[in-house]
Amino acid sequence: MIDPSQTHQEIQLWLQGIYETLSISPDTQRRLSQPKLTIHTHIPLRRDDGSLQFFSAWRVQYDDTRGPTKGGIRFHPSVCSSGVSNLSFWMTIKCAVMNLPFGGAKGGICVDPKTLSRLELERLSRGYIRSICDIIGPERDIPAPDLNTNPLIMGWMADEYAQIQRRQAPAVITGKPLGLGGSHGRTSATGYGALQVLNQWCQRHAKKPQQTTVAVQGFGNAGYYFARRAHEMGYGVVAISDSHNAIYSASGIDPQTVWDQKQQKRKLGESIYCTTPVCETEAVEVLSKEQLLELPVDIMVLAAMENAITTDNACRVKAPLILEIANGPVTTKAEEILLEHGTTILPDVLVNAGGVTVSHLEWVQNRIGEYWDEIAVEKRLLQRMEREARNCFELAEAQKCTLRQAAYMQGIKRIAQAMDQRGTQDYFAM
Ligand SMILES: NC(=O)C1=CN([C@@H]2O[C@H](COP(=O)(O)OP(=O)(O)OC[C@H]3O[C@@H](n4cnc5c(N)ncnc54)[C@H](O)[C@@H]3O)[C@@H](O)[C@H]2O)C=CC1
Ligand SMILES: O=C(O)CCC(=O)C(=O)O
Repeated sequence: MIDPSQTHQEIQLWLQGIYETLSISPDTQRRLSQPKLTIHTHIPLRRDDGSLQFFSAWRVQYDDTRGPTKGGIRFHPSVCSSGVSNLSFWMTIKCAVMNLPFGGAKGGICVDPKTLSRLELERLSRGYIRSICDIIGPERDIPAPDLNTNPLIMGWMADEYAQIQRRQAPAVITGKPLGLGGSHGRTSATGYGALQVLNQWCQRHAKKPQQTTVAVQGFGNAGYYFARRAHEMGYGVVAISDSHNAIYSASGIDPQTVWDQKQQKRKLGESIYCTTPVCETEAVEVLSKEQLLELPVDIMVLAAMENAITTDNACRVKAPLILEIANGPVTTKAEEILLEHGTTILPDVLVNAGGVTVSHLEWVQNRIGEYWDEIAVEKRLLQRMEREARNCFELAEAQKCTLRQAAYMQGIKRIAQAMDQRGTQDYFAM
């Protein structure tokens, strides 16, 4: 569940400093203090055994000043109204930090997808689209994958929308399978984008990948692609965790081997590592997922969920650099403790923006009806990540502020400008 310290009020209070520095008008502050549209629905699902069950679900459109709202859909038992609302606010900031022509949204269903059969999962995914179809669309609100959702689910959702509308509308959802108008490079985009930000930071601080040790919390879509390429580039990935366990090896771990074993439904840390070691020189140690966060590594990568680091464990975090791939993995209060200890945090709204950046490229390709190869997509992704990361780093140096403050300044300045340019009408969500 959402840590009580990560409430909406807490985030709004933190924002006051940014608003003061940028002289943001009271009107704009008020517009940014609550979502424009929240839908809470209960989706009926006929289970395979014939019983009927209802699942709570949300779609929150936070702000659409800069364009149609954009943001993923997550399936998780912790999904709740305030959590989805926070996530939709962060999407608004993230799209502006990256200068994408989108506002921010987020959605989710309160469900543990592992308890559903494949057909039940498909029926629930289609039911979700039936509940929100009136408020989404290629020029209105464009969902995408997030925690526990993937191209297969996006394909079902896009198909359901097309059936309801009785026309093809691939640009309504991004992160689709390639055969249904998906883009090359979307699945790996979040991990590769995050690595691009880390590479930029290392270059500016004269740090070589080979001189670093890295722990990765969360080994799903984002964590895997990050870890695999980081390992290929010479970063020393020494620890990986998932929702069950963590594994650690001082001499390094090959993320691809761990991934291959996970695909065979083996949990991290199961005895398989004794017979098929993921590193050759030393046995892999099994730790708890909590212990991973306290390892004395150079870089702690948070790629699981929000609230990984709270006031409960912040003072035990030893890594001097945190890379936030998850959304909101460090609470506002925990950040204060980390900053006192001199920790540098590369913030989520910049670091994990690779996903929505390639989602934007998918939306563009769908709209122009022309498709680019993997090299072209990755080039555009890395260029945008590099440009906006450099802007944030330079702003942080000029303002002598944290990288999170710099990223928010970059995003909020663009949103505020667009709000001013719209005029003083009491406009509302379309
Ligand atoms: N997939 C995407 O394109 C984007 C994802 N993100 C964020 O990145 C994070 C991860 O997303 P995905 O990789 O797509 O999800 P995923 O569902 O593919 O993977 C999540 C991983 O986290 C692990 N996990 C869950 N709780 C954990 C815990 N307490 N300790 C360690 N591991 C834990 C799971 O076992 C799984 O390996 C989420 O916060 C998501 O919002 C952000 C931007 C884009
Ligand atoms: O790809 C997208 O549109 C949104 C991805 C997302 O939900 C996120 O960045 O948190």
